[in-house]
Amino acid sequence: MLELENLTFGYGPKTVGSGISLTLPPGETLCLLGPNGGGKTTLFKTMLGLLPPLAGRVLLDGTDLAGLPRRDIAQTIAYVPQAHAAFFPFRVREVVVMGRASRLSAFSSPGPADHAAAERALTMLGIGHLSERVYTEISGGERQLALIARALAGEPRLLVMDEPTASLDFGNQARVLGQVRRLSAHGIAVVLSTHDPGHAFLCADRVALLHGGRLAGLGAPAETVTPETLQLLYGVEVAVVPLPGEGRAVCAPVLA
Ligand SMILES: Nc1ncnc2c1ncn2[C@@H]1O[C@H](COP(=O)(O)OP(=O)(O)OP(=O)(O)O)[C@@H](O)[C@H]1O
Repeated sequence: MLELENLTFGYGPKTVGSGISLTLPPGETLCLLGPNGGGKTTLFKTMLGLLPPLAGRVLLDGTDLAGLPRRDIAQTIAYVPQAHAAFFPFRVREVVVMGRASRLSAFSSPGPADHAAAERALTMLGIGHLSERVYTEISGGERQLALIARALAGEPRLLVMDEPTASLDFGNQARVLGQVRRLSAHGIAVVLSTHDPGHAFLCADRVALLHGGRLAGLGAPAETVTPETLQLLYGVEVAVVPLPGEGRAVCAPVLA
């Protein structure tokens, strides 16, 4: 459904990455790994049509994103930002219904169908009990789940998530990754970035490695996340320890 075709991305004259080609089918979870400043967020902005490609194309269902109305893109692709800050004391239910914005006509208010979609998203994320809580008064982990629910309320076919587990405790990381896993059962494709390569084993079908602005690897986690590739990406020695079961492993840095 999403195709990056020999993509060069960056800001105006500044190239951040180039030569990126990949195809994301429906229901697949792709995990993007790369060092700080490696270009993950910039690539996401380009995939969302918020930054124009410097060269190459982003295709959504075979159509160049550049030629698609913003509203069509927003109905198909939802973005889940990091849940760092919360400024406005909306109820969680109200935050989630905001995910319907791309499906409302100008000046109209959310109707029963929009509230029902928000309700479904809250239930899917297992946070129905937070519905009436004030968004600024829930934890970071709960906020992250609420932001995923907001994205899902818009009934997208692709979710782009920028470090959805950043600043979450261990339990909430597992809950968020578990939810990501379940989305593919609903046919929703996910692209997410993380700074923990072990997360790729937990939730991803494929991993893309971004190094020096290039794709340094693309494939199944067990083949792509290795001590060699992690050394290349992060410049430190990393042990990748297989766990019993199918293709699972944990990653831990080896301290000198
Ligand atoms: N608005 C901007 N204008 C110009 N350069 C930018 C802008 N935002 C980021 N950059 C630069 O683009 C490069 C890639 O940044 P980006 O935020 O995409 O990396 P990242 O992989 O998401 O990093 P992190 O893991 O630290 O969040 C960096 O060199 C950064 O300084």
